[in-house]
Amino acid sequence: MRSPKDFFAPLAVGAPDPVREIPALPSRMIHFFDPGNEKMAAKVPDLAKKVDVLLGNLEDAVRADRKEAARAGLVSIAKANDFGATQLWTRVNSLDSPWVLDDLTTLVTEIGDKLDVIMVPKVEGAQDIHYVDRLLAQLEARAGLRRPLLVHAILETASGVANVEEIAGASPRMQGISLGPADLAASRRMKTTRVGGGHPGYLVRTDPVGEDLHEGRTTYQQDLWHYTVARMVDACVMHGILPYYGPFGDIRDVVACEDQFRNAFLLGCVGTWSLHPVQIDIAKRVFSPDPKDVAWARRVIAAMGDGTGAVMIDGKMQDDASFKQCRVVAELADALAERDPELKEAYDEATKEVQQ
Ligand SMILES: CC(C)(COP(=O)(O)OP(=O)(O)OC[C@H]1O[C@@H](n2cnc3c(N)ncnc32)[C@H](O)[C@@H]1OP(=O)(O)O)[C@@H](O)C(=O)NCCC(=O)NCCSC(=O)C[C@H](O)C(=O)O
Ligand SMILES: [Mg+2]
Repeated sequence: MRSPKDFFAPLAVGAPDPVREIPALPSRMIHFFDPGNEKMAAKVPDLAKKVDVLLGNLEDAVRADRKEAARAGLVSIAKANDFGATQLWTRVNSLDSPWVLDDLTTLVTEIGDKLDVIMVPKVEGAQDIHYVDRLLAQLEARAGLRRPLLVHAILETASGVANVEEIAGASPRMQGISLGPADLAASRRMKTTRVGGGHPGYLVRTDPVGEDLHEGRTTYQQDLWHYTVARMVDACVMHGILPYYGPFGDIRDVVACEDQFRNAFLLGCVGTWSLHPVQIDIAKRVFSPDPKDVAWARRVIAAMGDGTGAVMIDGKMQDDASFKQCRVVAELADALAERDPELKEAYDEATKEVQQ
């Protein structure tokens, strides 16, 4: 284990100093595209204006015989475009695959100055992050990079979940963790065949009302991902990094997609993945706090002064703890409003209304 004293020393001579704090940049949607797919690649300059994060995916969903085309495509896209405030991420192939070494070597040396975050799939424990950490430092030194690349782990194996706290704290490069429900379901031997979302068979039922065990008993579908998302959020917060939901594979079902995203938002996630352009606006809507909630949060903060004591607002008790919750909402709203003038107007308008 590294000594805490050495945690912020570069892991290779000539590599940049590790960051001491993960920047809380807007990342409501991490938009996945296949850089080797010409139709998708053509949409990148436009998409860059709409999303917080663009992610060139090299792993699952890219056919084995298209891996090299995807990698080369990402290099040309990154070189040809200026993404402004939009972050550029990549998802490399898994650490046990024949492609990952070339993915990392090529991307860091060719476009390391354009990339912000490298998403690593199927992380099993801290040892996987340690491997990537050292290799990135060596490659950064070779490429002469002045800013360290950050690492994002996907939580998609049973051992990854069992080790999530050590993964979150394995390196100062750790930026965040996403849930990978499809691989996680397979790893756990869950009996589902979907990419994220719920399942009608996973339910609880009210007690019987009489002799007939079928009559008058309401069922409620439960969230298959509640435990894992909540555990992931705690591990991330404990280590000062950011938690995300992951993919929702039923592209047509925009309603259930919004529900799944909102559950994750309410539980503490800062964003999600968008797999298709139709999911971008859903993620934006869900992961930007509602103007009414922002107005309420600002009102509580104003009424609470230094944040101690208790006051009543519209019949509801507010104290130090509700003040802190309101600060989370208000600070997120301020950060998003800085980037999004429409959102700023909506927040300021709603705030004015409650002040009148
Ligand atoms: C899911 C898709 C295969 C659907 O594609 P398609 O059938 O082409 O959809 P449409 O006809 O509705 O597309 C309309 C146009 O939009 C373009 N398009 C589609 N998706 C994207 C995109 N993500 N980015 C940019 N542009 C996109 C199409 O090319 C059409 O263009 P045009 O013909 O010019 O109008 C497809 O959406 C897709 O492949 N999405 C990404 C899938 C992906 O990345 N999957 C991996 C992440 S999920 C995962 O890995 C599981 C996870 O790890 C876990 O374990 O849980
Ligand atoms: Mg996966």
